[in-house]
Order: sequence, then structure tokens, then C-alpha cells
Amino acid sequence: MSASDFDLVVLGAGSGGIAMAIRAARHGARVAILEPGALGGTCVNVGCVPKKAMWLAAELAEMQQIAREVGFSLTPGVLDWNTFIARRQGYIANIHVSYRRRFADLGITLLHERGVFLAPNRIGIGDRELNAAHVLIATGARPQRPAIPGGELGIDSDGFFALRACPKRVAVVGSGYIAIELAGVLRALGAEVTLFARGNRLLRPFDHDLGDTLAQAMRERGIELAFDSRPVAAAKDPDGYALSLANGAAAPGFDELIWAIGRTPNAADMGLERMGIALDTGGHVVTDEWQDTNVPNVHAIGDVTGRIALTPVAIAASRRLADRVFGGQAGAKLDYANIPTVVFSHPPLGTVGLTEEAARERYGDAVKVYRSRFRPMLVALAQHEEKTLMKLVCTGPDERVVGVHLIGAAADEILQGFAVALKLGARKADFDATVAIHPTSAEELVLM
Ligand SMILES: Cc1cc2nc3c(=O)[nH]c(=O)nc-3n(C[C@H](O)[C@H](O)[C@H](O)COP(=O)(O)OP(=O)(O)OC[C@H]3O[C@@H](n4cnc5c(N)ncnc54)[C@H](O)[C@@H]3O)c2cc1C
Ligand SMILES: NC(=O)c1ccc[n+]([C@@H]2O[C@H](COP(=O)([O-])OP(=O)(O)OC[C@H]3O[C@@H](n4cnc5c(N)ncnc54)[C@H](O)[C@@H]3O)[C@@H](O)[C@H]2O)c1
Repeated sequence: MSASDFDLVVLGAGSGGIAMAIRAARHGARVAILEPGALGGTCVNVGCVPKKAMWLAAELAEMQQIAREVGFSLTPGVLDWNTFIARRQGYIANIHVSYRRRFADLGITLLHERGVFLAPNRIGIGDRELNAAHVLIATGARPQRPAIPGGELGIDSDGFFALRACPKRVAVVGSGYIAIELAGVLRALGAEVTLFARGNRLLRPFDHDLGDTLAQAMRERGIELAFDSRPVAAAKDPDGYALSLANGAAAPGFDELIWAIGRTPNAADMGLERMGIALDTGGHVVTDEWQDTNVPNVHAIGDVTGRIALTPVAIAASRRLADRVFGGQAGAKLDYANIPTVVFSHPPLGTVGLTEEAARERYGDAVKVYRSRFRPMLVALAQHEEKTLMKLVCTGPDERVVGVHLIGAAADEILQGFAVALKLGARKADFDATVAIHPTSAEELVLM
């Protein structure tokens, strides 16, 4: 076995691993990065990027419908999936090329291998081993299947991205990010969709007004929402997939079954237990506020840690870790508070800060909520009834804004700037003092 020496060995070239490798190399570290799969990990290959592409196609489908309603003489077209997917995969291939180029420019060693710990500072890959002053575990997560009869049937989000045609009748199980996003895309592209939620609300951790407004919008688009409907078994017969639900009901006759019930960390069979690296009960690598594990010089980032599972979070945490370990910035670490996030539903929704429910629990009667419900101009022109909702959650006598919650067209693009305001500690009076941009939806946030 031959050994090579590096300042940093990164396990996983996903969002977190790549960001850490690049930043560390910029600080002058000798870096190797291991990736047995496609460069870019989940986000680039089976997550954010292909998902956003499908969402854009779905938006175009909706826009054609609206264009027809406001007077354009057009018949909404049907998407040729193969043409669109060729474009989507071409976009992804360009990202792969740009990563390779950046690795080459920075002298980062890329090895298409899976890494396993031999010692805390020694990583085995096939018949070689790498010595590393520091190791980053950035191995991400994968779709979870339910431990029920038939749980292996159907597909998950990875399988969704492998589809080459729109299935006709689809059952989507789950009511989190992925279930909502895939259900919305499939409906807009022509599928009949039933979403099975085990509880009585969509997106349970989000502000309840968002989940409730979204449920109405999904129903108006023809998505059937089956609440209190937890599958206890799945089967496939000549009629298609069938679900048996905990409430005693049966749901037969689906051409496709999609599980979107959460993700499992990739932390098994890598020698972590042998190294004494602490895992939580869900199998995530436990880290402190510095992204350090309990074993010196072994760090972990991103979905494998069970912290907020978003690409920009993995990237931001990685860059700060690299700045601290290799860039001499002793205090660099990610502040996990007030991280904005968007669900690419139809219409999209975005949120930053505390939900009304969490704010009331924390601040009681000091909470004041401002809401604006309105029909954006295009919705009104199309004579639809769908309302956009914008909500500010404020607290204290100076009405500090502690939560911004939006659902409606362009919510995905509007939120980022307001997340800056919230991070800076803006008060309602600061919003009021800002002159509106007219006519937009965003102006409602400074006119409440
Ligand atoms: C369908 C879907 C849509 C999403 N949409 C969004 C979105 O719109 N916005 C957003 O912010 N986030 C989104 N996410 C979440 C986002 O993709 C993840 O939070 C992000 O990819 C996590 O990055 P990571 O570096 O932790 O892991 P990953 O990106 O999963 O990368 C981990 C990599 O490690 C590799 N690996 C595993 N084991 C080993 C080993 N032993 N040795 C070496 N390599 C190994 C894997 O092959 C993988 O490539 C989405 C996720 C999904 C599934
Ligand atoms: N737009 C984005 O930024 C985006 C998009 C997709 C995913 N993500 C990230 O990826 C993570 C994973 O997404 P996800 O949708 O898989 O997880 P999630 O945690 O958002 O939702 C999981 C859903 O599955 C349900 N569920 C869990 N076990 C179940 C069971 N046995 N039977 C029925 N339902 C069950 C839960 O009630 C929940 O509704 C997200 O938390 C998010 O951080 C982000």
C-alpha cells in the first residue's frame, strides 16, 4: 500500500465537500477530494439543480395556460421530456466541467473512489491510503424508504430524476419539501397527483399560514391532498400501485409511486464507529459549533451532520471551517440562526426567522403579526382567485422583525433581500421608512 500526504482529505464532492476543498486550497492547503459518484453530489445531480430545471418547465406550462386565459391565441403545449432532459443534463454536465477546471487550477487531487477511515488521519481507498492532517466528512444523505411491506416498490427523488416521461396517475408520499415540489411539477406537467400526508398539514415546521395557503393552491391546481393518510403497506398489481393506509383506507390505481419521507445520512460502513466518531440516534455525525467531531482534526459538514439540510448551509459552513483551519481566522464559524429557505412549490414560498407559532411560544404577548393577502396583477388579469400572502412576525416595543413568510409568485426571488434586513435586526419602522417599488408584489412588505 502506498501513502500520499495531504493537509486535507475530503470525503464527498457534494456541496459542502467541494466548497471546503476549494477554500482550503486557496489558503494554500494540499487537498485531496474523494467522490465515487458524480461531481457535485446531491444538489447538482439529483437535487436542487435538476429540481429547479423541472420547476422552471412546470412554471412555463402554467404560464402558457395563463397566457391563453388573458387573450393569447395559443394551445398550451405538452412538454417533450426527452428534449427538456437533454437540456437539463447538458446544464449539469457544464457544472461538472467547471468543477474539474477549478480543481485542476487549484491543484486539488480528485480521486473517483469511496473513502474509508483506517485511522483518524488515514483514509483507505482501494489499495492505496492517504495520510491527512485533517479529514472532512461530507458524505451527504440519500432517500429513505419506509420499513413497511412494499416499501421497496416505486421510486424516490433519485428515481424521479431518471423518469423520461410524465407518469399519468401518481401517488406522492410525504408532505415536506420534496413531496411538495415533485407533486407540483408533476401536476403542472400533466399528471394526476395524490399527495399522502401522515399529518393534517403540509410543511409542518413552517409557519402554519404558509402550509394552509399552499394546501389551497395545490387543491386549486387539481392535486388531491390526502391528510392523516400514513401508508402501512404498498403493493403492485396489474392495476398499478396500491397503498393501504393506517386509517384503514385503500388507495389503488397509481402508475407511479414516489416516496418523499426524508433522508438517511451516508455514515455507515466508513469506519466511523471504529474511530470512535460519535453518531446520533439517527446515524448523523455529531459536530459542535465549529463543525468538529469528537475526534481531533476530523470535521463534518452538510447533510451527514443532520443540521439544516440545504446547499448554501453546507457551503457557508465549509468556507468558514476552511478559513478557521487553514486561513488563520480563529473565530470563523457559521451562525445557523435565521437561515432563509424557499420551497419551489406552485406558487413558490419562502421563509426566514421565527414562525408565528414559535415567536408566540418564545415572546408571548410581545408578538405582533402583520399580514397582507392580495391578488398579484397577473393573477387578477387571468381572473383567478389565488391570493399571495406576505407576513411579518415582529416582537417587542420596537417591533423587531423576527420572521418573514411569503407565498406567491416571485416569493423565491423576493426573500433574499429581506433575509439581509432580518439578519441586520431591522424593525417594522425600517420597513415603513423604505419607499415601495411599484407595481410589484414585494412592495406589500413595506406597506403593511
Ligand atoms: C430532490 C432534492 C431537492 C433539493 N433542492 C434543494 C434546493 O432547492 N435548495 C437547497 O438549498 N437544497 C436542496 N436540496 C438539499 C441539498 O441537495 C443538500 O442539502 C446538499 O446537497 C447537501 O450537500 P452535502 O455536501 O452535505 O452532501 P451531498 O451533496 O449529498 O454530497 C455528498 C457526496 O458524498 C459522496 N460520498 C458518500 N460516501 C462517500 C465516501 N465514503 N467517500 C467519498 N465520498 C462519499 C456521495 O457520493 C455524494 O456525492 C435538495 C435535495 C434533494 C434530494
Ligand atoms: N427547496 C429546497 O431547499 C429543498 C428541496 C428539497 C429538499 N430540501 C432539503 O432536503 C431535506 C429532505 O427533504 P424531504 O422532503 O425528504 O424531507 P422533509 O423532512 O422535508 O419531509 C419529510 C416528510 O415525510 C413525512 N414522513 C416521514 N416519515 C414518514 C412515513 N413513515 N410515512 C409517511 N410520511 C412520512 C414527514 O411527515 C414529512 O412530511 C429537506 O428537509 C430540506 O432540507 C430542500
